[in-house]
Amino acid sequence: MRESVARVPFITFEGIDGAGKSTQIEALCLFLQQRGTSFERTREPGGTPLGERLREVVLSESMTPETELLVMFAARYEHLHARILPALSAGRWVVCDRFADASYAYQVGGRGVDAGRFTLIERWVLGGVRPDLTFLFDLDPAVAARRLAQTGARGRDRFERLDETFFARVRAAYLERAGREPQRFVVLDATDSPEVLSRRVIAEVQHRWPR
Ligand SMILES: Nc1ncnc2c1ncn2[C@@H]1O[C@H](COP(=O)(O)OP(=O)(O)OP(=O)(O)O)[C@@H](O)[C@H]1O
Ligand SMILES: Cc1cn([C@H]2C[C@H](O)[C@@H](COP(=O)(O)O)O2)c(=O)[nH]c1=O
Repeated sequence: MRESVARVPFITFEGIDGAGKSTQIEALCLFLQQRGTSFERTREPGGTPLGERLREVVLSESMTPETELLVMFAARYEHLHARILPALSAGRWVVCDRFADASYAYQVGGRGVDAGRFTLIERWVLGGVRPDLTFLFDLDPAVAARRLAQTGARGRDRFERLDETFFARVRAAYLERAGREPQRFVVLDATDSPEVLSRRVIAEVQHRWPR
């Protein structure tokens, strides 16, 4: 689907809650802004008016794991067609906090939804679209929980209330998926300092898309 569009990158950030994605997205966006690269920063679930409404629902209402997967992909279809692909076609980079890898990690890995169902809906919704680069911030769930507790964020939504065994499964599913696509994923040790991590993120982006 993207063969005909300008080849500007679609970059995603993944990891368990509290792994440090937002901190590093902020650093990358500041870097892109300073060097005058046109980009859009967005997130999932969300990124469009409808997607943000679906986000509110999926982060607060109880539902079956399968419903959760479908809501994530409904928001994603809208996001992809109303925002991500138009931005890339117009030559704007897209920097996105979570994408389909999160559905694999949380709904398949964490909740136990059948992987075959995930693959079916992923094929249908994404077609051939994949991020060009995905940073995975790998962190022990116990460390992530301590970080979130310190910020007072624990208990904020129904995912963040889940226990460390859930996040251990999510982490394992992320690592498994990263292992299958080593060209796309850059796995980072999220216990490194924010400064070390942002240097690695920016160096990787500069290396792949030199000016
Ligand atoms: N490399 C780091 N080392 C130590 N603490 C960090 C690091 N990166 C971020 N933090 C702190 O950890 C907390 C969570 O960081 P951040 O919000 O960036 O994570 P996140 O992955 O976006 O979380 P969420 O998925 O819940 O939105 C914040 O208090 C942040 O200041
Ligand atoms: C895209 C996506 C997200 N989730 C979960 C992961 C997080 O707990 C929340 C989003 O909150 P964040 O603080 O903005 O990261 O939603 C999911 O379970 N499945 C998905 O596909």
